Amino acid sequence: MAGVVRPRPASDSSEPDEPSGDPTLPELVDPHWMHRATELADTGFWSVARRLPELVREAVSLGWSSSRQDTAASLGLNVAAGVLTTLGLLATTGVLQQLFAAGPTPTRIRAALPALALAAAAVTARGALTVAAGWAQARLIPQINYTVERRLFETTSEVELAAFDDAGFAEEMDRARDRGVAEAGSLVNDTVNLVTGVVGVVATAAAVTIIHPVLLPCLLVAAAPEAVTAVRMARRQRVDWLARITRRRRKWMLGDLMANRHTAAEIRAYQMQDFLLSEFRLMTRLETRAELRLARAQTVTRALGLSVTGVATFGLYLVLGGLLLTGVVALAAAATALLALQSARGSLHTAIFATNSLYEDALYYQDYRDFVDRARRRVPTGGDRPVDGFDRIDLDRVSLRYPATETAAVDEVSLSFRRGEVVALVGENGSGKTTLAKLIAGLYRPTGGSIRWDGVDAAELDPRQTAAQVAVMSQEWWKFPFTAGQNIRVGRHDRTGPGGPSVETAARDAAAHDMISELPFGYDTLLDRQFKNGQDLSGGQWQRLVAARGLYRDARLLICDEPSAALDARAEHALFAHLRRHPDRTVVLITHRLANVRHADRIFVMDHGRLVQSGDHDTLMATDGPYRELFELQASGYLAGAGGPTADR
Ligand SMILES: Nc1ncnc2c1ncn2[C@@H]1O[C@H](COP(=O)(O)OP(=O)(O)OP(=O)(O)O)[C@@H](O)[C@H]1O
Repeated sequence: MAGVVRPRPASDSSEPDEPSGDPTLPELVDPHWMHRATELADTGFWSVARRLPELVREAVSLGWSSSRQDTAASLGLNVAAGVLTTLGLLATTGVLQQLFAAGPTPTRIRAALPALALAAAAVTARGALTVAAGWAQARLIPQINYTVERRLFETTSEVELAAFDDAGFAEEMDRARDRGVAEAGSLVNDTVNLVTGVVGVVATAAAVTIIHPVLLPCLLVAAAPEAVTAVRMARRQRVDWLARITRRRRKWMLGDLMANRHTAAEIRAYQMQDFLLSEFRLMTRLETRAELRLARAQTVTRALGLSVTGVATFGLYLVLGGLLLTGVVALAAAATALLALQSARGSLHTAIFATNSLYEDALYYQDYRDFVDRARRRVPTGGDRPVDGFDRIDLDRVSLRYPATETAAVDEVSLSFRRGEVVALVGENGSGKTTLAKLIAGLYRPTGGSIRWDGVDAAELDPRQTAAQVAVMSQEWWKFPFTAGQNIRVGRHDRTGPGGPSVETAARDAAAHDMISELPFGYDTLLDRQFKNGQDLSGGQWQRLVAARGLYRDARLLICDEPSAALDARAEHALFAHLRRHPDRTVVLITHRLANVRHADRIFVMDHGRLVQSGDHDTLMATDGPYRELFELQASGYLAGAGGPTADR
């Protein structure tokens, strides 16, 4: 439920009053990634640990598919470094044994030298291997990111348009893009860290066991409290973050409103600054309080953990002392055990943090995988019959029902048109014109009936070749962040030789050339203000550019969906004069300005998804029906005199 807006006075104080009551903004819905975050908070450490082999397998196969060499190096070099850790500890015992032996000091030092050299070599080699492993890991991650992004965009750009009408699909795509892609690199990174940590622990345990088996349980018991503390702190942080996420999102949202070019004018015009700042202050105060609460709890856990760790370490000293006194272990072995404890603690830490993050990475990566699998199933396959233009297109009882809608947007429409004709689709808002045009363009497949190109069902035609015959000037164009020239050229970016109009000719035909020439860098002007020297255009200027792109495509079938809605009268006149002039090209025109369809060869009138009238202008005007009604209504607006609708105002 939306709350009541209660603006508070702004204050300069850095220590504002205690927050009173709830924030005034309405409740937020959970973001799409929330289901994973909740799942994560509800899963215990051991449940996560049990899934580790499967997660590691997943990460290794992902790394392997991106770069075998760097995956093998990242893992292999870390394992080798672990072997050297064992060797280094064993060599250290050798050094200590010689130093603690009886005899004069120079003799003991001389005797210790070979083991010392071995320990130094092991430490150096281990360092070199760790650096090399880090280098391989650093090379691997960008390659993985590239692989998963490439897979994602290869699929999303090929998927059938209808998939985007599916609410679930769009949401899954956002989820895969937002987190899935980013987490793929982390999945592998954390796996390598986990392997590094586990190898470190195993290497230390192996060294200790070789020195004396009784030392291993002592080591494990001494390292355990710190491990438990690390797990508890990591999970508490995660759960706390989750509990605060809604408030943090509100804060981000408010911050975004206050530092954004698009909102700047409205915020000033309505003097909303104080209101937004007071909301922001409230969120910040609550957030700071929550952060302090967490910090307090974490400090207590850490203090307890450190105390228990201290007791455990003291216990280890006692046990080692006892073992020394009873002669079970030698002094050198006991000293090495203490060194091993330090090394094991570090490795255990790495392994525990990697395990926690690995599980989280895997959940989001799974979203990505599920989405890509699902999207691949929605890439249209189509037929393989070649297409090179058409003489005639027939629609036979064509219907389309959008997902989760009760009625068909296009309902059993049958019509035909020929090469070189200009046909118009007219009708009231929501009558199905755009949907029908998208069906004709092949952007949607009919859910009923068929569309035939020269007698061949469009489903049997090669979809790429069919698409190459069509140009669409959409009513909802996108402002591509390219130069003016590129914005036109992308209409047929792969054109190599001559044939088809030049960029400038297309721009002239769409009444865009003069406007582009007046831009600071002409056709090279970047049309996005996010870039240096970028410019923006007015709605009508953009529409001219979109028209130029459609004309540059030079397709046999040109679909113009409200191509002049934002154009001024002169530009509209120029565009329509051009659209009528090409006998070899079929134009499907949708417009509410019926004066522009007077010269169409055929006019199809739609109403609630059905085709209710067809014929040329004169025929339709001679018939009592919706076309004549709409035309006369519109024409009356242009007629001077007291009887026109405008005169009443
Ligand atoms: N992607 C979609 N998902 C669900 N319903 C849709 C979708 N697009 C359009 N519709 C619905 O289909 C019907 C026909 O829409 P369409 O855009 O084809 O009408 P139109 O005649 O082009 O309208 P306008 O003149 O306003 O552009 C409308 O009821 C609309 O709400």
